[in-house]
Amino acid sequence: MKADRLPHRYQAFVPMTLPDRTWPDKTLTAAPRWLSTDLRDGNQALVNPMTPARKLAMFDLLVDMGYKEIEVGFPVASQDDHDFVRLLIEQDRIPEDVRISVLVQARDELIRRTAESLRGARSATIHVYNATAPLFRDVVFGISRQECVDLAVRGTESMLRHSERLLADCDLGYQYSPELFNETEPEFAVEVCEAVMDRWEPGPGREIVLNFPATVERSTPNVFADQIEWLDRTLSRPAWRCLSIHPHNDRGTGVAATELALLAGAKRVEGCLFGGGERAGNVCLVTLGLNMLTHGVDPGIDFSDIDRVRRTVEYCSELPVSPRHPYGGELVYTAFSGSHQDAIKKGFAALEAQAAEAGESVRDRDWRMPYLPIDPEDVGRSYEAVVRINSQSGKGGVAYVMSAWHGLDLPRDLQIEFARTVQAVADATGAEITPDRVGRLFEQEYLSTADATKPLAVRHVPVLTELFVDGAGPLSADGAVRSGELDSLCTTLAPWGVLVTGLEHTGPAGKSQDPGREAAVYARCTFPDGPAWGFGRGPDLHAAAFSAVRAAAARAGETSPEPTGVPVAGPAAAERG
Ligand SMILES: CC(=O)SCCNC(=O)CCNC(=O)[C@H](O)C(C)(C)COP(=O)(O)OP(=O)(O)OC[C@H]1O[C@@H](n2cnc3c(N)ncnc32)[C@H](O)[C@@H]1OP(=O)(O)O
Ligand SMILES: CC(C)C(=O)C(=O)O
Ligand SMILES: [Mg+2]
Repeated sequence: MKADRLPHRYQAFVPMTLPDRTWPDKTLTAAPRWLSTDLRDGNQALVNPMTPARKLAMFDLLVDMGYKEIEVGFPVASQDDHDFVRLLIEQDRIPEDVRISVLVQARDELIRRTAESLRGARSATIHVYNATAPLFRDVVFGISRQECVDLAVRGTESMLRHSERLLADCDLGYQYSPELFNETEPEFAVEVCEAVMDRWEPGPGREIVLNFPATVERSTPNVFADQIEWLDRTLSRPAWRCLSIHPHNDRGTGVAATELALLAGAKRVEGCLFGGGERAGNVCLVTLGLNMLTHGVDPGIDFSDIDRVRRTVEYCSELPVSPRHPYGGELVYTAFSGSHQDAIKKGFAALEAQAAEAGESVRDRDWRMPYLPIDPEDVGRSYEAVVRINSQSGKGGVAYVMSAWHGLDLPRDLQIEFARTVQAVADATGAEITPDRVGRLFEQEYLSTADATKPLAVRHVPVLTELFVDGAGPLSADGAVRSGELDSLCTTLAPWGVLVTGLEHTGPAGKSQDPGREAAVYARCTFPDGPAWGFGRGPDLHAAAFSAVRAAAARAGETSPEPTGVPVAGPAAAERG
């Protein structure tokens, strides 16, 4: 059926009216309480629920990252779920500052078995839920509003009764969720929650977590925020209840909905790493946390090894994380396209220059980088993959790869020229050109393969017009030519048959030469048929310069075993002379 004939099957979500909403003028200044439900909502949505080993890997990761509230399962769902809770308790694997929680339906027998599964726990939260939305009251449960309230209250009473008997020594918390809250009439959601609170009697030292799930995300994020602001204004006992949210991502706006709901008064967020969970997932805790960090707000969670987080999530869920997933995807710090690469390269250069001027390390400077909202090193990524080369790339990218991977800072004109070579290969292959291949292409094109000790045999005198010493070598440490060095180079090159004219140093300023490093030189020579670049390496500047001239001559088609009109020259000849 054509898409334009389908809309009549769907109804717009009817938003609540809240003209005096205040959340749009607020900003996020502090992290909420986080609860990871990877081991529950995440696990229940997997093709293959996690094995005990995978559960443990996930639990250890969450603890290491700093999550203090972890929903570890639905103990009555399966033997594995039950046994995992027992393992955590019996093997004393739960750090003292971490509170585990477990989910259960509002059914007496299930709540009894759930409480039993927690025996011996130092602290824990039992989380009871029942659906409150009209569709579920009508279709799934076949109950009236009052029966729905009664179900929640009975669940709370069961929880009190069984925990008093089975968990007397446990620092026990209680959490209640009106499932499908976002689709529930707001005043009815409040009615149910008030009835639950009347039974639990929250007060000093006796918090209740009221958790409001957008079980299936239905509305735009602003509507969810209005719902939360209204709830926070309306619910009683604000000092003893924690207003928690549990957003799903069915419309792809789970993160936005969560952020606006936090502005609107939510104090706690439930989600999964990399958005695991039912259907399109729970809200992604990685995105939320790092969104905060990039606004200068400490999420209180350690994301410094994002690849460990991703690998562990992939191992535990047996599902891949998208290479485009914010902050953790394989490709999110990589630019393939030319203008992005150019901007990033300039951004790094500016950052390094500012740091050098301030006498600071780059990592002490504010992060202001084109196209990269976060410093990859802050999440444990290196800069190497920031730029990758394919047919969309430009000279900035090629120059970046040559610098970052091969330690060679090409002069601008050479960047432009070499980028064309790389582009031609990329166009011909239609594939990525790896950094190794870029390096090999450069050497094939610009490095002389001739025996460096042999004299230079050319048809015409090479006129050396540009010399670039990689890393600002001895010709210049400050951007200005040191005449003594230039004179000495001319003296060396002249007997080799190289004419040096109008030479300008083009190396970067401000770098000092590494004395242990071999010299690397880019030379541009003019011949009767036109100019050519060459690249040379050598134990010292003179040898490298000579090698670069030789390479330029070869590229210009000037080398000849029988030179005409030019003295045979080279290191060997110089030594003889
Ligand atoms: C939005 C969410 O993520 S909610 C959490 C969902 N997670 C899971 O369901 C995973 C774990 N669940 C399970 O393993 C099973 O559902 C069990 C073990 C809890 C229950 O198993 P069973 O009783 O065999 O099956 P089932 O879940 O189909 O039971 C449904 C019955 O419980 C009722 N029910 C469902 N949810 C609730 C609830 N929250 N509170 C009270 N009763 C409920 C249904 O109305 C239905 O009643 P009926 O049989 O009288 O029609
Ligand atoms: C049980 C609740 C919190 C849930 O997972 C949901 O409604 O999505
Ligand atoms: Mg859920």
